[in-house]
Amino acid sequence: MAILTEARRVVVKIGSALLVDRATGALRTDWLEAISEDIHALKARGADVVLVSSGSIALGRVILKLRMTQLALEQSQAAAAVGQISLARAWQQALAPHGLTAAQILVTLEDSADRRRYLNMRATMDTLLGFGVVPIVNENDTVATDEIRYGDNDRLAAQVAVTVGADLLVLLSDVDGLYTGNPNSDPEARRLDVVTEITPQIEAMAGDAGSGLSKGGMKTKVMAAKTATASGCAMIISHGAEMHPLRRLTEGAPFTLFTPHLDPHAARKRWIAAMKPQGTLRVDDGAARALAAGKSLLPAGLRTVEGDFGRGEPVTIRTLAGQTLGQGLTRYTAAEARAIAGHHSSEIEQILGYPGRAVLIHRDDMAV
Ligand SMILES: Nc1ncnc2c1ncn2[C@@H]1O[C@H](COP(=O)(O)OP(=O)(O)O)[C@@H](O)[C@H]1O
Ligand SMILES: N[C@@H](CCC(=O)OP(=O)(O)O)C(=O)O
Repeated sequence: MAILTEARRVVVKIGSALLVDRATGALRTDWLEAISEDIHALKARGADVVLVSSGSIALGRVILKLRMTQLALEQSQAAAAVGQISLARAWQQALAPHGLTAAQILVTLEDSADRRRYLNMRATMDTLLGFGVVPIVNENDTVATDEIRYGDNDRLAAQVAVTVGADLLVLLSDVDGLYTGNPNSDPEARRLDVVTEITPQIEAMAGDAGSGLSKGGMKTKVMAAKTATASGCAMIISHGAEMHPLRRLTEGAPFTLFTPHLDPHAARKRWIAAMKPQGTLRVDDGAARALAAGKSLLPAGLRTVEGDFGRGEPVTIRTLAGQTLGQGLTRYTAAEARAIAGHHSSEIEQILGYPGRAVLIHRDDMAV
């Protein structure tokens, strides 16, 4: 499948039912080892890989010997805290023989809603991927209560894909795609190969989860597809239970593809350009030339700062003569920007009293 062999940055979401044996509650170590080989193959051809792994509650409840009935929220949170350690260790052990280092990232819904935290996560993810690390993301279930939680990792995975600018999100599930109805109850249901637009009819096809271990069902997968494709990320739903589920995708295994609307880069620029600016940065001619050449904005080119804004907020970039050059997300507050205006990046720590980022607005956070 071309899309998987060509994608530069891939997020793979792995549902609880794949990681944990339903009968015994044990971790499927052989499956983890097999998919780790697939991940190694993806990375070996130059792709960045981020995993969104469920399974902490399913593992934790077995360790705590909780009954297989519905858990109260506090019990799921406790189970997640216990299970997450095993989950992270299992990934670490499965990836290590391939020379791959795992990193654990636990996030809540609020982390993606808050622009500063979102930008921090983006920067950390970029750094990890630059080191060749495989970030393993899960919801921080122990602190996320009902109102502030995703509750399912499908939408979390889509948010992660948008945050890291992935061009492909693969949801590995216990079903090989989106069917016209729930295939467990509707014998007439047939799988769709491609979805180019998420219409109300498509949404109506998606039902709830079938297995006791899982959360979202097809509903949250279709919601995830909306988020991902609107940000330029293609999404695939495929069956993951067999060994080597990613390799199998390249060998003709069935799936449903949701096609993206834009490329991730263009989608991000459009998102930034659509925000309401909270201030204005006036820059010199040298900075204007650098921006036109696709470079980041450095404090050295900044002349004046108007307005009051926090880190991560959108600001307009103008020349001293008043010509608008673009808009971007600033990595410094208005007060900090005033203090470092005209100064070299190497002087930032001395001026502010703490180390900061070298750039004021990174080129990826700017629509010119
Ligand atoms: N239209 C549909 N097409 C496919 N599966 C569906 C559909 N509607 C509901 N489902 C159910 O969704 C399940 C997959 O979601 P879920 O159990 O949450 O998996 P995961 O643990 O991978 O997130 C399927 O096994 C099936 O029972
Ligand atoms: N954060 C939860 C994941 C919940 C979830 O989305 O499960 P699933 O539907 O199996 O992907 C956990 O680790 O158990």
